[in-house]
Amino acid sequence: MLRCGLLGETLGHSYSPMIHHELGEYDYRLFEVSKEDLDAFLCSDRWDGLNVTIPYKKAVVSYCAELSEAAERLQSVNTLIHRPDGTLYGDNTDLFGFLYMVRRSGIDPAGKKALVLGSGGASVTVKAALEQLGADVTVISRSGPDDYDHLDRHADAQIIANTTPVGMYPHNGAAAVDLRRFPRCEGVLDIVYNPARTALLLQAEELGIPHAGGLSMLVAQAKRSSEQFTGTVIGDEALERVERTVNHRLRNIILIGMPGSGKSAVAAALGKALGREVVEADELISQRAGMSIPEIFARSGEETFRKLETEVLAEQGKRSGIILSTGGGCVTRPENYPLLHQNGTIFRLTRDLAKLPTEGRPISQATDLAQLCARREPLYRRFADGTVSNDGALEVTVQTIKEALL
Ligand SMILES: Nc1ncnc2c1ncn2[C@@H]1O[C@H](COP(=O)(O)OP(=O)(O)OP(=O)(O)O)[C@@H](O)[C@H]1O
Ligand SMILES: O=C(O)C1=C[C@@H](O)[C@@H](O)[C@H](O)C1
Ligand SMILES: [Mg+2]
Repeated sequence: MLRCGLLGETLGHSYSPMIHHELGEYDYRLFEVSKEDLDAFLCSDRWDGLNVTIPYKKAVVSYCAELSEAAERLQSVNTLIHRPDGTLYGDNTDLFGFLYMVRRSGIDPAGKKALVLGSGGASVTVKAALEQLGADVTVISRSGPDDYDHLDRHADAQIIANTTPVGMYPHNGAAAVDLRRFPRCEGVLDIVYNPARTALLLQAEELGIPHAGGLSMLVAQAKRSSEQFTGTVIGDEALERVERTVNHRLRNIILIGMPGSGKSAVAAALGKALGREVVEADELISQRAGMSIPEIFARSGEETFRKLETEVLAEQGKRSGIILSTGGGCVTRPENYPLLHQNGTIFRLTRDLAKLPTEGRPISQATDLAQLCARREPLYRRFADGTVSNDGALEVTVQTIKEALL
């Protein structure tokens, strides 16, 4: 079996093993190697093919007996092949990956003014790709004339490409720039892939600007690398298939709906059917407060409950692959939407009002359910990616959600 893997310093975040598992029949491991051990590792025969990531893409260049044209030009290697004669060949498949990401996004940089945020390793590749596609590129970095304090000079930018780690897990929610400063912006590209929708992309979505995240780039660069590991060409149709598979596996499934509409029951059944972890937001809130939900309402009031709820949703929303059963009122706070939406597909459950239990549910007891439902209806609709009736058997609801995920 070919021994491949990803070389870097800290790799816990990487989706590469999952992607390569979908692409080919070889062993793919994470090689976390410190700077002191890099030389010994590269010269060892512990591997046949590698992807290289931060902070080693430049450091490995000097080890290569031969470089591809792209690796030579960018002086950055993300694919290393151990050749039979013992020498190393280096390629840069990130360039192909980013070009694919742009193509797939439908955003056309030709003849447009583009800002590349960040001047680290990935910036060079993204700049080269955008220039290859005909854009006029300015790199924004933390120092120099085009820094973040002088963005007004570039208010006419039409394409924004983020290559910084701002907003990347676990620092979700941050964005390198506020897109409202670029009224002519018509395309936003963020190479970060975790979360699926960074704060920058969520803002682009809100402003109606076409946008794309980094997963398609990650999959495309992996495909190109995989072809070189094995010497076998992989059809382009694999790109969308693998992206879909990874997306499907990592996406959170979020359930919202009226108190008692069945979120907890459906989440538990769905968790069993899909073999996924189920998280009950209310349980975490009550653990955090050290008392039950009715007690929080009685002692500290709804405001305190909502604040705790937002904290819990911020923590859970940035996770991947979970099923999250929320409290019925989470939609009353607009700031909860990006927390749930960044990595999740949000399903709203509906159930006959007459069937909704009110026991242990302070809001349902204090209000007329029909009025509550009328008030909440537009809020649920605003949050939901899809609405699923839970009026039939639980299994039917579960099946409907499973099908909607495909
Ligand atoms: N499809 C269904 N068929 C029969 N009973 C159901 C169905 N869905 C939910 N129930 C029942 O309805 C009750 C309320 O469901 P559940 O506690 O899951 O709602 P919830 O939306 O999580 O409520 P809350 O907002 O208070 O957390 C439970 O007794 C549950 O077993
Ligand atoms: O996070 C990852 O798994 C990777 C990121 C990029 O640096 C890629 O160039 C690398 O091949 C894999
Ligand atoms: Mg519940």
